[in-house]
Amino acid sequence: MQSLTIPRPDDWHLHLRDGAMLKTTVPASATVFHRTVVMPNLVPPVTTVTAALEYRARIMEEVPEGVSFNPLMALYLTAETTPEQVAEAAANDHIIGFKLYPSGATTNSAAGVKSVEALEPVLAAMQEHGVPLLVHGEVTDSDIDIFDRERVFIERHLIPITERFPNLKLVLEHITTADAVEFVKNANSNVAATMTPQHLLMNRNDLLVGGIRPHNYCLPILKRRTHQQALQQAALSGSPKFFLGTDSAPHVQASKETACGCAGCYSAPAAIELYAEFFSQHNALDKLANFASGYGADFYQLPRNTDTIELVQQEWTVADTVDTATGPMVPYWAGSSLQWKLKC
Ligand SMILES: NC(=O)N[C@@H](CC(=O)O)C(=O)O
Ligand SMILES: [Zn+2]
Ligand SMILES: [Zn+2]
Repeated sequence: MQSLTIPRPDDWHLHLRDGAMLKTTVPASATVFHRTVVMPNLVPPVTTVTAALEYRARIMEEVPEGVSFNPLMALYLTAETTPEQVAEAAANDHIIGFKLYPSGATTNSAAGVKSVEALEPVLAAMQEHGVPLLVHGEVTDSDIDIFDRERVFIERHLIPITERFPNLKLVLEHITTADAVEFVKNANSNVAATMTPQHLLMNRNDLLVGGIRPHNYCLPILKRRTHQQALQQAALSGSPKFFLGTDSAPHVQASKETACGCAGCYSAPAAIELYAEFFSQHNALDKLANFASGYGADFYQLPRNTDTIELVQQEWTVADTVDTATGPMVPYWAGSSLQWKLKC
């Protein structure tokens, strides 16, 4: 049996939610990944260091015994965020950075930012203290086509931010377009991007052809195949600017399979195997280790993990549903097969 050993991976973009859902989401990620960036889009959003540390404590209660898991908390940037809060975040090892959600762009983003320009003093403080800015990069103007929203956000906001704050560490999260790849490649080494399994493995045909597939619906929305190919080439290039961030985003089945379904793919139950599937499809499994376990830590100036995980070449099928305290969930890739499996 073929096997592949890589350093333990980290997930640089993850939604765990809160309350009883943590009983499902925390073990699913903690048994695979050592560190994860925990996104703050709860209701109400996690805007302060105190709230983030309380949330982190609730997460730690659900970590299975003997498992070493280090959730790194992102704070939710709002119009009320102050430079003092940036300094406070910088001083706390459990806080990784601030997350910019344009108001209305995605799940639980209503409290997000309405004017990126008004953030100048906060961005200046982040640059000064070395606190990374994590970005959901989509404009929200109703007259901008959903497939263009990432490109317009880059042109309108990200290029000006990187020009104004060249030393600000910036992660463009869950990139979906050739425009995002170009932006990240052309920017200096303070700019990087996370990539999800769904945006590497799928394009909008997988969402819309032969029936609408709500479990492939996430934001930013899957784009046309040429954009998918640009993402694939970036991941396969071995550039340290592109690394793993699943954006695993659980929503119960009833909230996905409905007339107005929620955005988000719950990929955690097969996360590392999905990336292995992508790299193996392109005969590039040798690129998995740095993408999953190296470049993200390097970018955040954290040590690489020293323990390892083993994947074995063995076909298996992702479960149709996962039971949770609030109802069943349909994981991403449900009922479909994968060629590599994490050895437990
Ligand atoms: N990606 C998604 O489609 N959904 C995420 C939010 C986000 O990361 O934009 C969620 O929290 O459900
Ligand atoms: Zn997002
Ligand atoms: Zn997300």
